[in-house]
Amino acid sequence: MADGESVRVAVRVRPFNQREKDRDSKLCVRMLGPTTTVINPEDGKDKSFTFDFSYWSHDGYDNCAVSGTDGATYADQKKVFDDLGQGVLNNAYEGYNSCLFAYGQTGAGKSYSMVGYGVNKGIVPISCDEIFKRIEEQKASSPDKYQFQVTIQMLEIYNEQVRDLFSKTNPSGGLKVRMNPKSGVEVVGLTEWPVGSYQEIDERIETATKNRTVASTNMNATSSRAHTVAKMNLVDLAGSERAESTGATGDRLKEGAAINLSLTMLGNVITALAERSNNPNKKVLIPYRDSKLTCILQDALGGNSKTIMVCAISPADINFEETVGTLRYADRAKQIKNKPKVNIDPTEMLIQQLKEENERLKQQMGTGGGPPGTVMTEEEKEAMKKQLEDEMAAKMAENEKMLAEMSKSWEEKLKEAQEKAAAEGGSAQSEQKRRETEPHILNINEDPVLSRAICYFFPLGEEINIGNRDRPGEEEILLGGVSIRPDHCRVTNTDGKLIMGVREECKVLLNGADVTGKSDLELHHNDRLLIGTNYYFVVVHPSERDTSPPEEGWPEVTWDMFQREIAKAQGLNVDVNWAAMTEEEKRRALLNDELVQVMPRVQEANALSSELKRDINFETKVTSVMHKTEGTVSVVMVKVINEVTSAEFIWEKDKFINRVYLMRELYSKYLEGTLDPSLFNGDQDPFWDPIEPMNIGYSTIYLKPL
Ligand SMILES: Nc1ncnc2c1ncn2[C@@H]1O[C@H](COP(=O)(O)OP(=O)(O)OP(=O)(O)O)[C@@H](O)[C@H]1O
Repeated sequence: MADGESVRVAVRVRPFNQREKDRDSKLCVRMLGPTTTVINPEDGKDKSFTFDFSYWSHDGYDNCAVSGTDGATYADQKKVFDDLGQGVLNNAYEGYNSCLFAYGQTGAGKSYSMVGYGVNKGIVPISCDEIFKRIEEQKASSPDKYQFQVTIQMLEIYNEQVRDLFSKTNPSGGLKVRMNPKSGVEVVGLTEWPVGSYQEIDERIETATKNRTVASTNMNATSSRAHTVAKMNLVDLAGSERAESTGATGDRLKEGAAINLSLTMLGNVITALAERSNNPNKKVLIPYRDSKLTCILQDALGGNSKTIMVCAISPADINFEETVGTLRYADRAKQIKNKPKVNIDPTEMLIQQLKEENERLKQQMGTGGGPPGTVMTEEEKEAMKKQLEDEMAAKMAENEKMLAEMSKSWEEKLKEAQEKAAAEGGSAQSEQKRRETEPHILNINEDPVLSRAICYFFPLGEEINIGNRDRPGEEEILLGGVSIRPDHCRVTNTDGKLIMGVREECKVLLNGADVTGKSDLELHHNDRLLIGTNYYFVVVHPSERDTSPPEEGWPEVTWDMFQREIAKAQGLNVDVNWAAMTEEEKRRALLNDELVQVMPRVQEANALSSELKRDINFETKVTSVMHKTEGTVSVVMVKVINEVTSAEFIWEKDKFINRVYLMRELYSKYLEGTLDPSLFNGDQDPFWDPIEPMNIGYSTIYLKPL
């Protein structure tokens, strides 16, 4: 196609989540056919966008502020797979590069569409399943005609570092990305894992998730800021809103923050590509090279690929701004034109060459063998024919041998990979068995996909010590990062009773309460532990769980529950009945929500400051500011105090959160021993404030509506 093929774009709206229900949220999205309409909750004005598909997956929620769905029915996983996944698979089968990626605000439903939850499998697992089904069908109908090689690679881009999710030993600088003129973009040294069944893919993804979790906890990073790329080019992007909220701070240091660079750059690439498609005669430079993500996705966007983008949106008015942002992004993406072409596999190319050669030889034989115009006797002709036949047979034999070798090496590779996986699987299985009977703790992560992947056991009769990985002693459990000290705390399993002791000055919260320096603390099933500032665990005590469940059953421990509990222990009122609240009470509850979000980060920033010996102290502060339309409103700010000079600054919440990411980066450099002291100078320093110190009490700060 001369002018290319458009990126296909689908938008999917999910049901209200609990938080939105608690907030008595109103529906602000409507869909009719392929059109998605959003309604501004402030003025009731609507805006419509038309895509290839608009999926109504909100279902029959009856508290709608707007008239709703115009008869649309819930679009389930099967519908989405049939429309999108099937197409991606078909394209791949026909030899096209294909890419499917998910975009949207955190919690909008990207993972639900891509991976799915429980029985509601998403596009990735269904596609994997389908690949092997098709292979079996092809093999059954023509056993010798095709050979199938399925390999899986998984990588994550975090902080502009490309990590191999199948390798435990990643180079500290990350993997290199380069352009291979023959095969396109290539990540050098990325593990390619041969797989022979869908179940093997599933196991690989599980291992990768575990590696991701370990790494993200090491880095004290919020891993949902990372981008996961699977080789079938199924891309799960980090939550989109964070890029914007960091961008909105006006903080000069944001340029240095590589964390969301990839997502910002993806936006730039999409904008540039849309511009190029709309102005074919204009020379528009596409800044692929500005980030690792855009480098890797070069083919998918504007290149040799058939690409589909799924944009996940929330239905709730409280997310209106983010939803409009996502729809605008999607609208730009649909203007991108790609130039897909069929790839020829090297083996196929060889077969093709062989066939052509045979054809040529046959023709020569048909014409008597010799070059046109040669006069030959019958005998000479016979001899020539025989010679050609021999040559052809030898060539065929040689090529067949080559093909057999190729296939053998593949079979061997597959077998090797399966053996390796079986060994790993064995230990995973025995861990799974131990989990059923032995007391243990499981990690809880902000990204639910990464929760409960790490498990530490407390075997009967043993004392297990927990300490710092960077200064290890005799401890059995080593954790990294700030504020974990050597011999931080220990847990003893005496006759099935878990008793915990915490050293002086070592921070541990048990069910929200500070237990620093305390001993003889009994741990029970479903207890929540925060060790240091970043390690969140839930206690699993199988015999207690099974013998004495509370009447209403064990509540599920989630990240959100953890945060609220900690906030509550610090005196915040977080249990609210939204529907019964006055406007003023709602404002206060929203403020509390912000405090819940900021407080743990303030503690972390203080720990980072102390580890890096910065003499800077952080405090949360609720302050009144002037709002453009709403008069004086209360907002959460962070007070920054230089303990040496006593100078004080006030940072807006977003600026502070962005700075914490930078502090973490600095701290990991410090741990690696690569910290350059000049990073503590001026605008390279995340602890620094460009404004002259001033007394607290800004008179006017203009903010977006609460
Ligand atoms: N189409 C849907 N139908 C039903 N439930 C959904 C749908 N989409 C999302 N959900 C639910 O909404 C919640 C958030 O979805 P999900 O985890 O997929 O968000 P996400 O965009 O991947 O978030 P993150 O950026 O944190 O990874 C989940 O509990 C999920 O089950």
